[in-house]
Amino acid sequence: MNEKEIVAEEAVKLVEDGMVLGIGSGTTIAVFLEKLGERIKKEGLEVYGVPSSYQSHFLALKAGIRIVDLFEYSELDLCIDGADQIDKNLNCIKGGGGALTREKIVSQASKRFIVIAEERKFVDKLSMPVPIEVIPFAYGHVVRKLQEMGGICKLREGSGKLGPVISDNGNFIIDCNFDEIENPKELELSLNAIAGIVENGIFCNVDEVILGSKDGIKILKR
Ligand SMILES: O=C(CO)[C@H](O)[C@H](O)COP(=O)(O)O
Repeated sequence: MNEKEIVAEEAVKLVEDGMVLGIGSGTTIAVFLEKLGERIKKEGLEVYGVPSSYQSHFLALKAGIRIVDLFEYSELDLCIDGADQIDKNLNCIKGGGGALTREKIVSQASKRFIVIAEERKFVDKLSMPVPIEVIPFAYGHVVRKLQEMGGICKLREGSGKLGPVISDNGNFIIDCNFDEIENPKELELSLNAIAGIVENGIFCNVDEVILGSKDGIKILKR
């Protein structure tokens, strides 16, 4: 098994019959959903889920998860998601797949939030560019404010489409480099105070991280 499969398998064990899940996005979550689908089929489990992207929506349907929403379930039992970088205090940078806003919503709506990732993503200090979802109307204003904060901005483009990547919410994604982030919580809050920013990819609400390497898993708890 590779590292994504190792952590996905561990996370699948945490799912119980009747649970309502917050479902993250990304390639690690794709493996998780595939393995959860196998369990659902084999054990006849009833699992409900709120997906955080169209990617995970399709995969969850395929896995036999019943898709529900936050109108019906305002509180979810468990959220499982991947991450791009994780520090020793379990703060994360997420949003490599551009799904950060809905990911943060389902993570905050959940009683327990668990991140699964390859151990190579574990770092001393968060330092990669922070994905930031921005309302297109506010783009120029937001870039100026981010530059005033010392950030170096790059509008996310490409992935088979000309021009900017458009999020599942119809917005732009800016990847903003702040180098090493000394105080993730403070930066998370300051970014969200800028009008036009919908959400940013700093997550300080993780309860547990399951890290996978070729030597096995490590579980880190807050
Ligand atoms: O935040 C995310 C998507 O917005 C993903 O969880 C993150 O990018 C990790 O992805 P992967 O499991 O493919 O490495």
